[in-house]
Amino acid sequence: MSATIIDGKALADQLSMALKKEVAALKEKGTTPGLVVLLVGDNQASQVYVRNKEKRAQELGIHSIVERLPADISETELLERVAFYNQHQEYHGILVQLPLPKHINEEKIILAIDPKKDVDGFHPINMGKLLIGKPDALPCTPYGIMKMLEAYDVEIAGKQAVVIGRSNIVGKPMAQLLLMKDATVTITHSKTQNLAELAKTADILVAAIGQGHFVTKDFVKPGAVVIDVGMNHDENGKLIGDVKFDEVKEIASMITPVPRGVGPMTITMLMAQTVDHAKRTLNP
Ligand SMILES: Nc1nc2c(c(=O)[nH]1)N[C@@H](CN(C=O)c1ccc(C(=O)N[C@@H](CCC(=O)O)C(=O)O)cc1)CN2
Repeated sequence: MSATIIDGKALADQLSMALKKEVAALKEKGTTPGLVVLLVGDNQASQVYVRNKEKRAQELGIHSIVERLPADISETELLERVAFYNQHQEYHGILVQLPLPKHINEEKIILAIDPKKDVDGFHPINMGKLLIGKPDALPCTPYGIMKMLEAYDVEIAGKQAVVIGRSNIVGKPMAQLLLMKDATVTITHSKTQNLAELAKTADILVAAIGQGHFVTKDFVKPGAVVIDVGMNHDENGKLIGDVKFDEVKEIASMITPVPRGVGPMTITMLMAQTVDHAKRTLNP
């Protein structure tokens, strides 16, 4: 039997409706949630993602601006822009779109963001809070995935979860969030031996390795829930996930598509965290 498709787009739209009401209520109290996105250079994919963030913020009534900066901006100049927005009362959230050009140290930039305005959850203070089980702002992709699992009543406690990928923005926080819900979690990566065999033990399999169609049916236990974080392009330029959707959907119990799976939830969680940060200025 074919898997249930986890419709990230529909869930993101549903959560956004509730957020829109929260934004309206905050405005009545005199606070408009504000988000600034710093976009450096002309990475094509980043342009699309940032436009989508801008559009979604506008739909919800969030005051959002995108500051587009040249690819050759110096690290010092970018740090100055971050410092400027750290002080700016109008913006409750600051996001620096990644990846940054090679000459800029991403860690240094993330460290410069006021952790209270870090709507991406990437600041080491927020990462540390997550690691000790006292989360504050969360990385938006893993946060969105947890919301999807919750909305589709996926049991997590006591289940085997395998995360493929160990990035700071997806793999590691994903593993920690699953662990906090009492899953038994294995993180795997490009150097893992017998990866397919390990993946096949998973009740919940999260693919975030950044290689198109890497996960075939040989990686999947029948009945597993499969979450695809991948955003790759095939030889014809078509957007594809890390999972070979057509064959895996025949054995999984649930699966996220690409597009309209994890991506839209990432953006909605960003909006949710911007609204949360704005609320805190009312009740610090
Ligand atoms: N500062 C950040 N940078 C990056 C993040 C992040 O969370 N914070 N994540 C990714 C990119 N990303 C968000 O910025 C992102 C990627 C994809 C989508 C999305 O909605 N994808 C659509 C398809 C879009 C398309 O047609 O290309 C989908 O899956 O339906 C949203 C956000 C790296 N950088």
